[in-house]
Amino acid sequence: MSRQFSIRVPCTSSNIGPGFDVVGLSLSLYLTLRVTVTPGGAPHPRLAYTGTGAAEAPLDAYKNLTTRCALYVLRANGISAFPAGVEIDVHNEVPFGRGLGSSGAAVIAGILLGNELGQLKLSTSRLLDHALMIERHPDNVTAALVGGFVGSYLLDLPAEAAAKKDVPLSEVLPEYPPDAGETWGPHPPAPPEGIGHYIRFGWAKEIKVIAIIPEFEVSTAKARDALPDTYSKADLIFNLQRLAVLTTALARSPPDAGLIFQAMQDRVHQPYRKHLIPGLPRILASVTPSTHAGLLGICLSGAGPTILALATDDERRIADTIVEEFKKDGIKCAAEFLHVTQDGAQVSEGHLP
Ligand SMILES: Nc1ncnc2c1ncn2[C@@H]1O[C@H](COP(=O)(O)OP(=O)(O)OP(=O)(O)O)[C@@H](O)[C@H]1O
Ligand SMILES: N[C@@H](CCO)C(=O)O
Repeated sequence: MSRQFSIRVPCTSSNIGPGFDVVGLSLSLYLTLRVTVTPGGAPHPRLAYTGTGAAEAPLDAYKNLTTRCALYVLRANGISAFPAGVEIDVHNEVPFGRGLGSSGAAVIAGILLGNELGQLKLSTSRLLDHALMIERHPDNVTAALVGGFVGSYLLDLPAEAAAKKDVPLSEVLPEYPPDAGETWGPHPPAPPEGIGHYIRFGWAKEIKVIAIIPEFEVSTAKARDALPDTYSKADLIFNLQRLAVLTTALARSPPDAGLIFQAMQDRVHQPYRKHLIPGLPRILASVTPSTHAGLLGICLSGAGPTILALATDDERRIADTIVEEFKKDGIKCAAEFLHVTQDGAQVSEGHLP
């Protein structure tokens, strides 16, 4: 008899200004997988995509990020291959390469898929360990997995465990020629235990989220390569001071715009990414609580190019101003009015409508 289940993962915005690689926020755009497993069916998974990125996402299960992550979970837990008869219909709302955690959502969907296909019953902490072997900064994947406004860190592991965690990504997600079958070679390493740790912060119910999404992509890898290896003591202290205030300020009702706006300033990543996003400093300076009542703060979402604005009121006018600013550089944008999801990734029996 066939089994049907669904996996739904929210998109995420990370950093929120000063919290580079530390804080993430799950938001109301989703990656959804509807999965059917029919024993005795085709040997390789069938994938179909609808929605955003449908033309770009590989339909070969050995090339697609989500199914490759699922295969990693299976093989790291002693199961050599996908079960027969797997059919996956993906519907995606998360634009690729825009700073809204599309790769984090794809990774979490894959980790949950592997857990279900292998009936492994991994704990949340073990699911996160597997995700961190692939996406090696914790902010997006943790928020996508557990939901809400989340702070996370990576444990400083003992040398032997650290060596296991730091294996090249090509060993975690190797190329698997589908017809090679049992000649795939050794199974990839299982993650060490307890790589990632997190805490969920509060989120004031009045705070709404506006995402202004430019039509061009910025690869996260390229945006990370733009960052320096070392920072001055002054810049480090600047960000630490703000992040400490921000995590509590965003939970307080009513939100304090003056405090939040200043607490969302950053000197660690945004200044170094401005050449990748035309007009970034001008855009961040053009919308403030004094020019736009109702605004709380504005920042680059993840590695960009999306701009995230937090507001209590007047979201349409805030969005219009940012869209107009991008237009001065010839860039078209979409505006999304989102909310913070309290739930993270969900697995449910049956197919979601
Ligand atoms: N649903 C998906 N299915 C398959 N591959 C995906 C999916 N979503 C994202 N990807 C892969 O991830 C890439 C984008 O990842 P990247 O880390 O560059 O940006 P992002 O995750 O959207 O942004 P950020 O990390 O700044 O939040 C895509 O080009 C694609 O290769
Ligand atoms: N913290 C990450 C998020 C993007 O994945 C970055 O800004 O590079």
